[in-house]
Parts: sequence; C-alpha cells; structure tokens
Amino acid sequence: MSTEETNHSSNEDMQNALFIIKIGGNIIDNPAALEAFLADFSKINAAKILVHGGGKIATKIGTQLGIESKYIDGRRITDDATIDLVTMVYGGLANKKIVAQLQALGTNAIGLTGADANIIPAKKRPVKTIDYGWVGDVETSGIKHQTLNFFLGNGITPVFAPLTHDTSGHILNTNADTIASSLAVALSGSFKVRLIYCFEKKGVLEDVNNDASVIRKLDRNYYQQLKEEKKLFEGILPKIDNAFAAIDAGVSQVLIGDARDLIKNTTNDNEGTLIY
Ligand SMILES: Nc1ncnc2c1ncn2[C@@H]1O[C@H](COP(=O)(O)OP(=O)(O)O)[C@@H](O)[C@H]1O
Ligand SMILES: CC(=O)N[C@@H](CCC(=O)OP(=O)(O)O)C(=O)O
Repeated sequence: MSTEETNHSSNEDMQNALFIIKIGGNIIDNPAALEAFLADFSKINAAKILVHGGGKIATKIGTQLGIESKYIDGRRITDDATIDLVTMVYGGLANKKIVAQLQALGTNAIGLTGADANIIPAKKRPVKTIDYGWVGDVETSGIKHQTLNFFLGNGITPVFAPLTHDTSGHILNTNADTIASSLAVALSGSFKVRLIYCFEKKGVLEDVNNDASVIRKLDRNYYQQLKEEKKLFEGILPKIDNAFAAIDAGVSQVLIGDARDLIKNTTNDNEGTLIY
C-alpha cells in the first residue's frame, strides 16, 4: 500500500467539511445559469471541489465538426475523433471558462483533468458486448487525495473536467457524475464529505414534469419501486447509482438538487433529494 493510501485515515482533518459539487451540462450550456451558479459556489465558505460535465456542449460542437454523438446506457461511445473533441471541449473550453469566471469571483480555482498530477488514474473500459472506445473507469484507490489535500490546504479550489487517464499516455472520457462520487469516496477518509449533484430540476421527481413532486428522501427500496414504475429514466439513473455508491463507501451526505438551490442545499435547510 502506498503512503498516499495509508496516511489519510489518521488525518487530523477528519471532522473538516468538504463540499464536492457536480454541475451538469444543461447548466454549463446556459451562460446566465452558469454565472449564477458560480457566484453561489464562490460563496461556500469551506473547502470545496467542483466537477463539471459538458456533454451537451460536446454534442453541439461535435455536430458542427461532423462528429456524431452516440450513447449507450448514458455513456458516450468515444472513438478517436470523439476523444479529441471531448479533450478540447471539457479540458479546454468548459474547464478554462469556469476557472476564469471563478477567479473573477475571488475563488482561486485550478483547472484539472485526472491526468494532471496523476490525480485520477483510470482503466479503459474493457470491451465485452459493447466497445465504448476511450472511456475510462476510475481506479478510486489510486486517487491522489494527498495532492488534493495540498491544494485545499492552500486555499486552492480544484475544478475537474470529466477526463481521466490510463497512465500509459491516453486520455479517457469519464462520466462527470462518476468522477464526483469517486473523489468523494477517496476523500471521505480525510474529510466529512458532502456530495451535491446540481442540475436543472428540483431533485429526483416523482413526476419528471412536475417540479413540485420532489422526493425529499430516497432509499434503495424506494429507488427500486420508482424504477419499476418507470418514473426514472435516462441521466437520473446513473446519477442515483453513483449517489448510492458514495453513501455505501462512507461519504457523509449525498444530495441531488437544483443548481439554483446550491446555497440552501449546503445547509440543513436543503430543498433537494437526500440519498440515504
Ligand atoms: N424522475 C426524474 N427526476 C428528475 N430527473 C429525471 C427523472 N427521470 C428522468 N430524469 C432526467 O434525468 C436528467 C438528469 O440527468 P443528466 O442529464 O445526466 O444530468 P446532468 O445535467 O447533471 O448531466 C434530467 O434532465 C431529466 O431529464
Ligand atoms: C463517458 C461519458 O459518457 N462521458 C461524458 C462526460 C461528460 C458528462 O458527464 O457531462 P454531463 O454531466 O453534462 O452529462 C460524456 O462525454 O457525455
């Protein structure tokens, strides 16, 4: 076991709060919504990490470049042209715009992919029935939490693009919800981690078209029931799966809520869906 892995459980920071916030592609694609979200994110007066998606922008720019987007089970099939596309869009355009906006708001952000400082190593998803191409599954035990502790301890806020690497020179496209939950798990030995998934709906909804139907608390049994009733579909399913994975692995609290409710959702007065 590496020093990185052995040191963290005895860390004196055990009781410290760390917010890991994930922001999805629908918000990033809306400049006014993103600006409002980043202003609220800047106000969080605790250690924090931002993970952003950007699937919607990648699809839009891909169309302009003649690169068609294909998804299976919410994961983008990532061929050679697509990995170049998403490296440019996630690691460049989206990440650097967010970092620049945070700097303007007084948050000293550093934009990162999983390849930077080798923070998030991953494995290319093995080809079984489906070949996802350059898609990575995070190696959570290899996450360099000491490097992240260093940034956080020096008042620097990491901002992650949804890209990892295979440690053999290849960038891998990795779902942003999964990166957020993996970071939350890896840092839960050193911090009291609160993971908040922010998107454009009020939370997990009983009826997807009714924002007043927020489910305030969701456990596995209720989740199973909602799936059987076909009340959940598309992106919300992997998001909830990632949320349960984080809770199972010791993350203190996981919430799914509206990006506009970020400040409320960082208090006990939350408005979204609490996963338990
Ligand atoms: N019951 C539900 N409650 C909330 N969202 C739902 C529900 N069922 C399906 N969804 C869909 O899941 C989407 C969220 O997943 P996704 O698009 O992956 O989020 P993100 O914007 O974070 O990437 C919502 O935009 C919505 O269309
Ligand atoms: C492998 C895979 O599917 N990666 C995602 C990464 C972006 C993402 O997760 O963006 P959102 O949070 O905006 O959906 C993709 O390329 O769409």
